[in-house]
Amino acid sequence: MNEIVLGPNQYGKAEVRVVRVHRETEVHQIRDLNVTSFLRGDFAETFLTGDNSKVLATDTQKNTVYAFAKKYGISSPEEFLLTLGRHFLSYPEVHGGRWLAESYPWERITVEGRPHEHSFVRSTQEIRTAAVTSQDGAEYVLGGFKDLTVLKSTGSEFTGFPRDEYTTLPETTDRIMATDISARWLYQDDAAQAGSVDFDAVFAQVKQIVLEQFAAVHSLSLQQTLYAAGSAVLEAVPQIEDIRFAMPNNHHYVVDLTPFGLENPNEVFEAGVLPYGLMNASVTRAGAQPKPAAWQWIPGFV
Ligand SMILES: O=c1[nH]c(=O)c2[nH]c(=O)[nH]c2[nH]1
Repeated sequence: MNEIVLGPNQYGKAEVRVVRVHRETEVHQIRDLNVTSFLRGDFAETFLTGDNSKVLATDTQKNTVYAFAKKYGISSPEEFLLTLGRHFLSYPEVHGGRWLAESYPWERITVEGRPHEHSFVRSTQEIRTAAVTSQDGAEYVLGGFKDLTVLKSTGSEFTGFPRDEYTTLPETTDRIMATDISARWLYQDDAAQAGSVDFDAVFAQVKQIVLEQFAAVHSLSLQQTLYAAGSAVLEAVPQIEDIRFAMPNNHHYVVDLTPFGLENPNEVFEAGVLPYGLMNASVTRAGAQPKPAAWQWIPGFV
């Protein structure tokens, strides 16, 4: 029998909900985050023997999130996580970690044509995401978003695929294409570390490019659309080195209306639920050094 050993591990506090109101002027700004903190390092003893002498309590990690929101404010999710992660790394037993955030978008309510100073409405469905990972002395910053739901009612086909004895799918040169786009992108190390990235601006730019590509590319497959979106992002944003997507194919089936004596030239669809196709790919710069540590254990991304 082989000896039993402790494998890779991390621990921390998941889903700390923090809302920061910046009220320096009458026009308040808000940031609404869901933060997760994981520490990695010299923590084997608590798993092996229950000796907690090196364990920074998950409750302390939670409190640090709230205290840092007060002390440093939240300028962008990425910067907030960088500040948090660098703080925890100052403890000798912490050798690395991962800090994650979801950021919920709020827009000002318009009153008599003017944006209100301190009243907001939750806007857009997609959720912005950020992740900072520290491992072996390196720091990796991922921007991203999840669940950006899009649909095009034509401009999509799927033909030319092989047919075997189990293939029933008809070829189509005109179909609905719909997906919930999730994307994560890795910043070049020097850009993220030098503080030279405007993370909010890059987020808005990437989202806009992805939406434009989805709309403008005449799609031969969802895979082709995915690659077109990723390569357009890399062409436009030099600070990004690798972008990864998860795109479900939210199928729409043309309903057979012939029993009712009706034609259906792509007008009435049944929105499918389960199962769905699922595309995962990374689009990267040739020759870039692979950085698995940036991605490992981020659910949904390969
Ligand atoms: O864009 C698509 N890619 C596929 O790989 C696939 N497979 C399938 O059944 N429909 C589709 N659509």
